[in-house]
Amino acid sequence: MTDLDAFITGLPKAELHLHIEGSLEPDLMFALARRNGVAIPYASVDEVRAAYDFGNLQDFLDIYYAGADVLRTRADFRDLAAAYFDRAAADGVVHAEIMFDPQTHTARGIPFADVIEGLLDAMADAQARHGMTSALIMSFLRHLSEEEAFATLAQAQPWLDHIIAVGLDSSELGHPPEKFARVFAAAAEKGLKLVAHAGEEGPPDYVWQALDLLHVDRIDHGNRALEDGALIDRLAAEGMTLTVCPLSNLKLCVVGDLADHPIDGMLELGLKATVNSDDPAYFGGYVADNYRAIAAARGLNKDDLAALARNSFTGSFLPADAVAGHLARIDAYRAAQ
Ligand SMILES: Nc1ncnc2[nH]cnc12
Ligand SMILES: [Zn+2]
Repeated sequence: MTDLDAFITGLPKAELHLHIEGSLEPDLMFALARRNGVAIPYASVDEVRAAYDFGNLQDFLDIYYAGADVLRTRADFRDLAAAYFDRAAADGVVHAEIMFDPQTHTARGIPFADVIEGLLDAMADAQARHGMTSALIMSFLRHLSEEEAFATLAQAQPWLDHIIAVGLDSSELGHPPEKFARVFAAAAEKGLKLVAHAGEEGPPDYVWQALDLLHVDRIDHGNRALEDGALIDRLAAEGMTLTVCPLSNLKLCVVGDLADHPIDGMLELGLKATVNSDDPAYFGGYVADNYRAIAAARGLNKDDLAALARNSFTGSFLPADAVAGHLARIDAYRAAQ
Protein backbone atom coordinates (compact mmCIF):
# COMPACT_ATOMS: atom_id res chain seq x y z
CA MET A 1 0.00 0.00 0.00
CA THR A 2 1.41 3.42 -0.92
CA ASP A 3 1.58 6.28 1.55
CA LEU A 4 -1.35 7.98 -0.23
CA ASP A 5 -3.42 4.75 -0.17
CA ALA A 6 -2.88 4.45 3.57
CA PHE A 7 -3.71 8.15 4.03
CA ILE A 8 -7.00 7.70 2.15
CA THR A 9 -8.02 4.62 4.12
CA GLY A 10 -7.32 6.29 7.45
CA LEU A 11 -8.93 9.62 6.54
CA PRO A 12 -12.22 9.95 8.48
CA LYS A 13 -14.97 10.36 5.93
CA ALA A 14 -18.73 10.38 5.46
CA GLU A 15 -20.47 8.70 2.57
CA LEU A 16 -23.45 10.76 1.36
CA HIS A 17 -24.42 9.06 -1.91
CA LEU A 18 -24.88 5.31 -1.65
CA HIS A 19 -27.82 3.26 -2.87
CA ILE A 20 -28.01 0.29 -0.54
CA GLU A 21 -29.43 -1.86 -3.36
CA GLY A 22 -26.32 -0.92 -5.33
CA SER A 23 -24.09 -2.53 -2.69
CA LEU A 24 -25.45 -6.00 -3.52
CA GLU A 25 -22.30 -7.96 -4.35
CA PRO A 26 -22.61 -10.96 -6.72
CA ASP A 27 -21.70 -13.39 -3.91
CA LEU A 28 -24.56 -12.16 -1.76
CA MET A 29 -26.86 -12.09 -4.80
CA PHE A 30 -26.22 -15.81 -5.31
CA ALA A 31 -26.58 -16.59 -1.59
CA LEU A 32 -29.92 -14.76 -1.35
CA ALA A 33 -31.16 -16.33 -4.60
CA ARG A 34 -30.45 -19.74 -3.07
CA ARG A 35 -31.94 -18.82 0.32
CA ASN A 36 -35.14 -17.51 -1.24
CA GLY A 37 -35.44 -19.94 -4.16
CA VAL A 38 -35.23 -17.11 -6.71
CA ALA A 39 -33.94 -17.81 -10.22
CA ILE A 40 -31.28 -15.37 -11.49
CA PRO A 41 -30.13 -15.10 -15.10
CA TYR A 42 -26.45 -15.77 -14.28
CA ALA A 43 -24.56 -19.06 -13.91
CA SER A 44 -21.55 -17.66 -12.05
CA VAL A 45 -20.10 -14.59 -10.35
CA ASP A 46 -17.88 -14.09 -13.41
CA GLU A 47 -20.97 -14.01 -15.61
CA VAL A 48 -22.54 -11.39 -13.34
CA ARG A 49 -19.45 -9.21 -13.52
CA ALA A 50 -19.32 -9.57 -17.30
CA ALA A 51 -22.89 -8.22 -17.48
CA TYR A 52 -21.78 -5.02 -15.70
CA ASP A 53 -20.77 -3.25 -18.88
CA PHE A 54 -23.00 -0.20 -19.22
CA GLY A 55 -23.35 2.33 -22.02
CA ASN A 56 -25.53 4.70 -20.00
CA LEU A 57 -27.65 5.05 -16.85
CA GLN A 58 -30.61 3.05 -18.19
CA ASP A 59 -28.40 0.05 -19.11
CA PHE A 60 -27.29 -0.04 -15.49
CA LEU A 61 -30.75 0.50 -13.99
CA ASP A 62 -32.20 -2.45 -15.91
CA ILE A 63 -29.60 -4.78 -14.35
CA TYR A 64 -29.78 -3.12 -10.93
CA TYR A 65 -33.57 -3.56 -10.61
CA ALA A 66 -33.30 -7.19 -11.82
CA GLY A 67 -30.59 -7.89 -9.20
CA ALA A 68 -32.75 -6.44 -6.41
CA ASP A 69 -35.30 -9.22 -7.01
CA VAL A 70 -33.34 -11.56 -4.69
CA LEU A 71 -34.08 -9.22 -1.75
CA ARG A 72 -37.22 -10.64 -0.15
CA THR A 73 -37.12 -10.62 3.66
CA ARG A 74 -36.22 -8.37 6.57
CA ALA A 75 -33.12 -10.56 7.09
CA ASP A 76 -32.09 -9.99 3.45
CA PHE A 77 -32.16 -6.22 3.89
CA ARG A 78 -30.26 -6.53 7.17
CA ASP A 79 -27.58 -8.74 5.59
CA LEU A 80 -27.29 -6.42 2.58
CA ALA A 81 -26.76 -3.34 4.73
CA ALA A 82 -24.50 -5.13 7.23
CA ALA A 83 -22.18 -6.13 4.39
CA TYR A 84 -22.06 -2.50 3.22
CA PHE A 85 -21.34 -1.14 6.70
CA ASP A 86 -18.52 -3.66 7.26
CA ARG A 87 -16.96 -2.70 3.93
CA ALA A 88 -17.42 1.03 4.52
CA ALA A 89 -15.91 0.82 8.03
CA ALA A 90 -12.80 -0.78 6.51
CA ASP A 91 -12.59 2.27 4.20
CA GLY A 92 -12.58 4.79 7.06
CA VAL A 93 -16.26 5.73 6.73
CA VAL A 94 -17.48 6.92 10.13
CA HIS A 95 -20.89 8.21 9.00
CA ALA A 96 -23.09 7.05 6.10
CA GLU A 97 -26.32 8.54 4.75
CA ILE A 98 -27.71 5.68 2.70
CA MET A 99 -30.47 5.78 0.10
CA PHE A 100 -33.04 3.06 -0.31
CA ASP A 101 -35.67 2.67 -3.04
CA PRO A 102 -38.82 1.31 -1.34
CA GLN A 103 -40.80 1.24 -4.59
CA THR A 104 -38.36 -1.29 -6.09
CA HIS A 105 -39.52 -3.67 -3.37
CA THR A 106 -43.13 -2.74 -2.60
CA ALA A 107 -43.92 -3.13 -6.32
CA ARG A 108 -42.89 -6.80 -5.90
CA GLY A 109 -45.13 -7.27 -2.87
CA ILE A 110 -42.40 -6.88 -0.22
CA PRO A 111 -43.84 -5.02 2.79
CA PHE A 112 -42.35 -1.55 3.39
CA ALA A 113 -41.92 -2.60 7.03
CA ASP A 114 -39.62 -5.50 6.14
CA VAL A 115 -37.40 -3.29 3.99
CA ILE A 116 -36.93 -0.51 6.51
CA GLU A 117 -36.79 -2.68 9.64
CA GLY A 118 -34.06 -4.81 8.06
CA LEU A 119 -32.05 -1.69 7.25
CA LEU A 120 -32.60 -0.29 10.76
CA ASP A 121 -31.38 -3.60 12.27
CA ALA A 122 -28.12 -3.27 10.35
CA MET A 123 -27.75 0.43 11.24
CA ALA A 124 -28.01 -0.34 14.96
CA ASP A 125 -25.52 -3.14 14.53
CA ALA A 126 -23.07 -0.87 12.65
CA GLN A 127 -23.24 1.63 15.50
CA ALA A 128 -22.55 -1.13 18.04
CA ARG A 129 -19.80 -2.93 16.11
CA HIS A 130 -18.04 -0.09 14.28
CA GLY A 131 -19.14 3.04 16.14
CA MET A 132 -20.49 4.16 12.77
CA THR A 133 -23.42 6.56 12.63
CA SER A 134 -25.86 6.38 9.77
CA ALA A 135 -29.10 7.82 8.44
CA LEU A 136 -31.69 6.76 5.87
CA ILE A 137 -32.69 8.66 2.74
CA MET A 138 -35.89 7.38 1.14
CA SER A 139 -35.64 7.86 -2.63
CA PHE A 140 -38.58 8.12 -4.98
CA LEU A 141 -38.20 6.47 -8.38
CA ARG A 142 -38.60 9.30 -10.86
CA HIS A 143 -39.76 7.05 -13.73
CA LEU A 144 -42.88 6.38 -11.64
CA SER A 145 -45.69 8.87 -11.06
CA GLU A 146 -46.12 11.68 -8.55
CA GLU A 147 -49.11 9.77 -7.17
CA GLU A 148 -46.94 6.71 -6.47
CA ALA A 149 -44.37 8.91 -4.72
CA PHE A 150 -47.15 10.33 -2.50
CA ALA A 151 -48.28 6.77 -1.71
CA THR A 152 -44.72 5.87 -0.71
CA LEU A 153 -44.47 8.93 1.55
CA ALA A 154 -47.73 7.84 3.21
CA GLN A 155 -46.40 4.30 3.72
CA ALA A 156 -43.31 5.73 5.42
CA GLN A 157 -45.34 7.71 7.96
CA PRO A 158 -44.80 5.29 10.93
CA TRP A 159 -41.01 5.43 10.39
CA LEU A 160 -40.53 9.15 9.70
CA ASP A 161 -38.42 9.51 12.85
CA HIS A 162 -35.97 7.06 11.25
CA ILE A 163 -35.75 8.79 7.88
CA ILE A 164 -33.59 11.90 7.55
CA ALA A 165 -34.45 12.89 3.97
CA VAL A 166 -36.22 12.04 0.76
CA GLY A 167 -34.35 11.69 -2.52
CA LEU A 168 -35.04 11.30 -6.22
CA ASP A 169 -33.32 8.70 -8.38
CA SER A 170 -33.69 6.35 -11.37
CA SER A 171 -34.00 7.38 -15.05
CA GLU A 172 -33.25 11.10 -15.16
CA LEU A 173 -33.86 12.08 -18.79
CA GLY A 174 -37.54 12.78 -19.41
CA HIS A 175 -38.33 12.88 -15.67
CA PRO A 176 -37.47 16.41 -14.56
CA PRO A 177 -37.52 17.41 -10.90
CA GLU A 178 -40.64 19.57 -11.42
CA LYS A 179 -42.68 16.34 -11.65
CA PHE A 180 -42.05 15.87 -7.90
CA ALA A 181 -42.32 19.45 -6.61
CA ARG A 182 -45.52 18.80 -4.64
CA VAL A 183 -44.35 15.58 -2.99
CA PHE A 184 -41.05 17.21 -2.03
CA ALA A 185 -43.00 20.11 -0.48
CA ALA A 186 -45.08 17.58 1.48
CA ALA A 187 -41.91 15.83 2.68
CA ALA A 188 -40.41 19.16 3.76
CA GLU A 189 -43.57 19.90 5.76
CA LYS A 190 -43.00 16.64 7.60
CA GLY A 191 -39.54 17.90 8.59
CA LEU A 192 -37.56 15.80 6.13
CA LYS A 193 -34.43 17.04 4.37
CA LEU A 194 -34.39 16.95 0.58
CA VAL A 195 -31.87 15.63 -1.95
CA ALA A 196 -32.21 14.81 -5.65
CA HIS A 197 -30.12 13.33 -8.41
CA ALA A 198 -29.69 16.10 -10.97
CA GLY A 199 -27.22 16.76 -13.75
CA GLU A 200 -25.96 13.18 -13.97
CA GLU A 201 -27.35 12.69 -17.48
CA GLY A 202 -29.93 15.46 -17.32
CA PRO A 203 -29.23 19.05 -18.44
CA PRO A 204 -28.33 22.02 -16.22
CA ASP A 205 -32.02 22.99 -16.26
CA TYR A 206 -32.76 19.95 -14.08
CA VAL A 207 -30.26 21.24 -11.51
CA TRP A 208 -31.99 24.66 -11.56
CA GLN A 209 -35.31 22.87 -11.03
CA ALA A 210 -33.91 20.84 -8.12
CA LEU A 211 -32.85 24.14 -6.50
CA ASP A 212 -35.84 26.33 -7.35
CA LEU A 213 -38.75 23.87 -7.46
CA LEU A 214 -37.68 21.09 -5.07
CA HIS A 215 -35.63 23.34 -2.73
CA VAL A 216 -33.07 20.60 -2.16
CA ASP A 217 -30.46 20.62 0.59
CA ARG A 218 -27.99 18.67 -1.55
CA ILE A 219 -27.51 17.74 -5.21
CA ASP A 220 -26.60 14.16 -6.07
CA HIS A 221 -24.03 14.18 -8.90
CA GLY A 222 -24.44 17.66 -10.46
CA ASN A 223 -21.77 17.09 -13.11
CA ARG A 224 -23.66 18.85 -15.89
CA ALA A 225 -24.05 22.02 -13.78
CA LEU A 226 -20.56 22.81 -15.04
CA GLU A 227 -22.07 23.64 -18.45
CA ASP A 228 -23.79 26.74 -17.01
CA GLY A 229 -21.75 29.56 -15.51
CA ALA A 230 -24.69 31.20 -13.73
CA LEU A 231 -25.58 27.86 -12.17
CA ILE A 232 -22.00 27.36 -10.97
CA ASP A 233 -22.15 30.80 -9.34
CA ARG A 234 -25.47 29.96 -7.67
CA LEU A 235 -24.24 26.61 -6.33
CA ALA A 236 -21.04 28.18 -5.03
CA ALA A 237 -22.85 31.14 -3.43
CA GLU A 238 -25.26 28.79 -1.64
CA GLY A 239 -22.50 26.44 -0.53
CA MET A 240 -24.53 23.62 -2.08
CA THR A 241 -22.96 20.20 -1.57
CA LEU A 242 -22.55 18.00 -4.65
CA THR A 243 -22.29 14.26 -4.00
CA VAL A 244 -19.99 13.28 -6.84
CA CYS A 245 -19.33 9.62 -7.73
CA PRO A 246 -16.19 9.23 -9.88
CA LEU A 247 -16.24 5.48 -10.62
CA SER A 248 -19.99 5.65 -11.29
CA ASN A 249 -19.36 8.52 -13.71
CA LEU A 250 -16.81 6.38 -15.53
CA LYS A 251 -18.93 3.21 -15.65
CA LEU A 252 -22.07 5.08 -16.81
CA CYS A 253 -20.11 7.09 -19.41
CA VAL A 254 -20.83 10.46 -17.75
CA VAL A 255 -17.09 10.95 -18.29
CA GLY A 256 -15.11 9.15 -20.97
CA ASP A 257 -11.97 8.90 -18.87
CA LEU A 258 -11.25 9.61 -15.20
CA ALA A 259 -8.34 11.75 -16.37
CA ASP A 260 -11.02 14.19 -17.59
CA HIS A 261 -13.08 14.05 -14.39
CA PRO A 262 -14.00 17.54 -13.08
CA ILE A 263 -13.69 16.89 -9.33
CA ASP A 264 -10.71 19.21 -8.74
CA GLY A 265 -12.20 21.73 -11.17
CA MET A 266 -15.31 21.78 -8.99
CA LEU A 267 -13.21 22.53 -5.90
CA GLU A 268 -11.37 25.30 -7.76
CA LEU A 269 -14.71 26.85 -8.72
CA GLY A 270 -15.65 26.96 -5.03
CA LEU A 271 -18.14 24.09 -5.27
CA LYS A 272 -18.55 21.79 -2.27
CA ALA A 273 -17.79 18.51 -3.99
CA THR A 274 -17.66 15.22 -2.10
CA VAL A 275 -16.56 11.72 -3.17
CA ASN A 276 -18.97 8.81 -2.97
CA SER A 277 -19.49 5.31 -4.36
CA ASP A 278 -23.14 5.41 -5.61
CA ASP A 279 -23.55 1.68 -6.41
CA PRO A 280 -20.21 0.14 -5.41
CA ALA A 281 -21.03 -3.48 -6.27
CA TYR A 282 -21.80 -2.44 -9.84
CA PHE A 283 -19.18 0.24 -10.44
CA GLY A 284 -16.03 -1.46 -9.22
CA GLY A 285 -15.28 0.23 -5.94
CA TYR A 286 -16.27 1.47 -2.51
CA VAL A 287 -15.63 4.96 -1.26
CA ALA A 288 -11.88 4.65 -0.62
CA ASP A 289 -11.50 3.13 -4.10
CA ASN A 290 -13.20 6.24 -5.46
CA TYR A 291 -10.82 8.53 -3.54
CA ARG A 292 -7.84 6.47 -4.76
CA ALA A 293 -8.98 6.38 -8.38
CA ILE A 294 -9.65 10.10 -8.56
CA ALA A 295 -6.44 10.97 -6.71
CA ALA A 296 -4.43 8.95 -9.23
CA ALA A 297 -6.32 10.23 -12.28
CA ARG A 298 -6.27 13.90 -11.27
CA GLY A 299 -3.07 14.07 -9.23
CA LEU A 300 -4.81 15.06 -6.01
CA ASN A 301 -2.64 15.58 -2.93
CA LYS A 302 -3.38 15.04 0.76
CA ASP A 303 -4.75 18.56 1.20
CA ASP A 304 -7.19 18.06 -1.69
CA LEU A 305 -8.31 14.73 -0.23
CA ALA A 306 -8.73 16.21 3.23
CA ALA A 307 -10.80 19.04 1.69
CA LEU A 308 -13.09 16.47 0.03
CA ALA A 309 -13.46 14.60 3.33
CA ARG A 310 -14.22 17.87 5.17
CA ASN A 311 -16.95 18.57 2.62
CA SER A 312 -18.46 15.15 3.31
CA PHE A 313 -19.14 16.21 6.90
CA THR A 314 -20.14 19.82 6.30
CA GLY A 315 -22.54 18.53 3.63
CA SER A 316 -23.97 15.82 5.87
CA PHE A 317 -27.17 16.04 7.89
CA LEU A 318 -25.30 15.49 11.15
CA PRO A 319 -25.85 18.02 13.97
CA ALA A 320 -23.34 20.88 14.09
CA ASP A 321 -21.47 19.57 17.13
CA ALA A 322 -20.91 16.19 15.49
CA VAL A 323 -19.70 17.90 12.29
CA ALA A 324 -17.26 20.02 14.32
CA GLY A 325 -15.91 16.88 16.02
CA HIS A 326 -15.31 15.12 12.71
CA LEU A 327 -13.62 18.20 11.19
CA ALA A 328 -11.29 18.42 14.20
CA ARG A 329 -10.39 14.75 13.73
CA ILE A 330 -9.61 15.31 10.04
CA ASP A 331 -7.41 18.30 10.87
CA ALA A 332 -5.53 16.33 13.54
CA TYR A 333 -5.10 13.41 11.13
CA ARG A 334 -3.79 15.67 8.36
CA ALA A 335 -1.41 17.46 10.74
CA ALA A 336 0.02 14.12 11.88
CA GLN A 337 0.92 12.99 8.33
N1 LIG B 1 -26.47 6.64 -10.33
C1 LIG B 1 -27.79 6.56 -10.25
N2 LIG B 1 -28.56 7.46 -10.88
C2 LIG B 1 -29.89 7.38 -10.82
N3 LIG B 1 -30.55 6.45 -10.16
C3 LIG B 1 -29.83 5.53 -9.51
N4 LIG B 1 -30.23 4.49 -8.76
C4 LIG B 1 -29.12 3.87 -8.33
N5 LIG B 1 -28.02 4.48 -8.79
C5 LIG B 1 -28.45 5.54 -9.52
ZN1 LIG C 1 -27.04 7.65 -7.24
